[in-house]
Amino acid sequence: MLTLSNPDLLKQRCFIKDGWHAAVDGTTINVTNPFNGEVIGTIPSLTEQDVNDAVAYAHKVQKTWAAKTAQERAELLQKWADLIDDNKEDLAILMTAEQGKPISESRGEIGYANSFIRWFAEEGKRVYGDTIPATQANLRYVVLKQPVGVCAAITPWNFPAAMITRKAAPALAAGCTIIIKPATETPFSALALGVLAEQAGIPAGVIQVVTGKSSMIGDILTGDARIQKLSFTGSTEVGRTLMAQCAPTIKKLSLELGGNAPFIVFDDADLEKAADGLIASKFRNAGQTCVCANRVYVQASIKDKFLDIFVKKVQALSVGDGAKEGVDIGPLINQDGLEKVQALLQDALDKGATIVTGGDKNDASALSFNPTVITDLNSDMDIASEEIFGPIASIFTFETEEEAIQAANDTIYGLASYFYSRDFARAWRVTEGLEYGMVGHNTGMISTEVAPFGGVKQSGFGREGSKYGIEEYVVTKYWCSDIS
Ligand SMILES: NC(=O)C1=CN([C@@H]2O[C@H](COP(=O)(O)OP(=O)(O)OC[C@H]3O[C@@H](n4cnc5c(N)ncnc54)[C@H](OP(=O)(O)O)[C@@H]3O)[C@@H](O)[C@H]2O)C=CC1
Ligand SMILES: O=C(O)CCCC(=O)O
Repeated sequence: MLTLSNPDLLKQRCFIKDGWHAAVDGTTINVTNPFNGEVIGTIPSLTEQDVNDAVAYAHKVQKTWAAKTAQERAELLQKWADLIDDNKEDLAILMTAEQGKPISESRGEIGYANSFIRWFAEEGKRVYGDTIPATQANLRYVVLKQPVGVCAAITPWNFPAAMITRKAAPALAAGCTIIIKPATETPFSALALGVLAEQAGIPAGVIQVVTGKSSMIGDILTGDARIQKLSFTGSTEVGRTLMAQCAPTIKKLSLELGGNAPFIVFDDADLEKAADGLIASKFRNAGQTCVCANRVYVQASIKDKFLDIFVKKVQALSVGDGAKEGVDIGPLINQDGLEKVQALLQDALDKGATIVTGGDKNDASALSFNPTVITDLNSDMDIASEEIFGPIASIFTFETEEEAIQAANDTIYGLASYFYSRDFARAWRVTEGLEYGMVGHNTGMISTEVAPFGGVKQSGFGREGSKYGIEEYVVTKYWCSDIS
């Protein structure tokens, strides 16, 4: 039973049109706690009519929202952020209940989510245009930046709040309206953010949250020509489908898709620091992040020493109910997630891998898996090419810098990458050689609202956060004026 200081935050209606609505046909979906399987509540399974109405509403109010000054929009966004701060503990409790992550991580995520709102509230005031020296005396060239229009966001379950605000805040700051479809596993965090947006005075229809059958909602959000932009975070497979669906209406797109992050430890690294960085990168959210270290490459000469340090730290991690203080690793999100982890491990074992620690389920719950370290790996194993999305650290070895870079780049993905080295010249060579959108050097934690988050290759395109993040929600208009 979920106990919140502010029970209004658990909304079992969608935030559409002028307020809170059930599906017109009354259909609902249960949302369960992945740790104990208990039903937390229900959400509407909206009909096509409901979703079409939401699109019409977002379209209707967009021009009025865009007509506000950036300062006015910023004040509303800052009020929203203040309310999120006021309700931080409840939002964290709600997140852990529906997602399973440790409560300390949920608290951290609420702070992280809010940092995007505060950042973009200010960044909206700096959407500068340009003047360009003309090529004729009678002409003037001006570049205007305008909101892209009505936007849609489809978000995953691994960061139920931050993936919403990372898209909604720049959209709203730029003068766009947005319709958000959160993951069906974790809709309550998104709906609670809607409650607080409404309380902050953000006008009806500027931000809407729809829930229900993803393919139907996706069809409408990608197919409707009134929607000018889609931002998606999730699997590469679904990203490909959505990109194709957006083609007929030529939408602006941001895709933040799967990753297969290499984590390289060179022989000149501070091994204690590298082991801490790997724990942080690998086991955050039970390994269910797109920037989690997926393949660890350790230089052969230091493998045993590094493993000694790292494995002790792994064995100290506690698995359990994320709602309990002190738990490091909560359950996996669902049965599919658990089976994927088990299948990847089994494939590696069948092909010769060795378990150093873990490798089995944990009794804490049906979806709990022990933090695991495996060695004796090769590139033929599925675990080398697929996103694990679970608490398994796969340790590969390498001899030379060139070999490490080549192995790290041998993937269709290109989101986050990490390496540890104290050699300055090597740091430049490796950073330039890694085919990734983000590189962490001597750190396993790279995410912040002030820096551009995003990938290359089949990890997608577009950047979130930072001054680049708002560019995704504006279009450039060139004005050529003859003043003669
Ligand atoms: N880049 C990242 O951060 C993430 C990567 N992943 C990767 O994907 C794997 C599978 O996870 P999964 O949850 O299935 O990820 P998905 O890509 O299926 O889900 C992400 C979001 O897309 C929605 N969605 C799914 N299918 C469609 C569709 N046809 N049209 C519109 N929206 C759709 C989902 O809705 P609904 O919840 O209703 O299905 C959810 O909101 C993970 O194991 C991991 O490897 C997963 C999540 C995040
Ligand atoms: O895993 C993801 O989908 C988002 C990455 C979280 C982060 O911002 O670090």
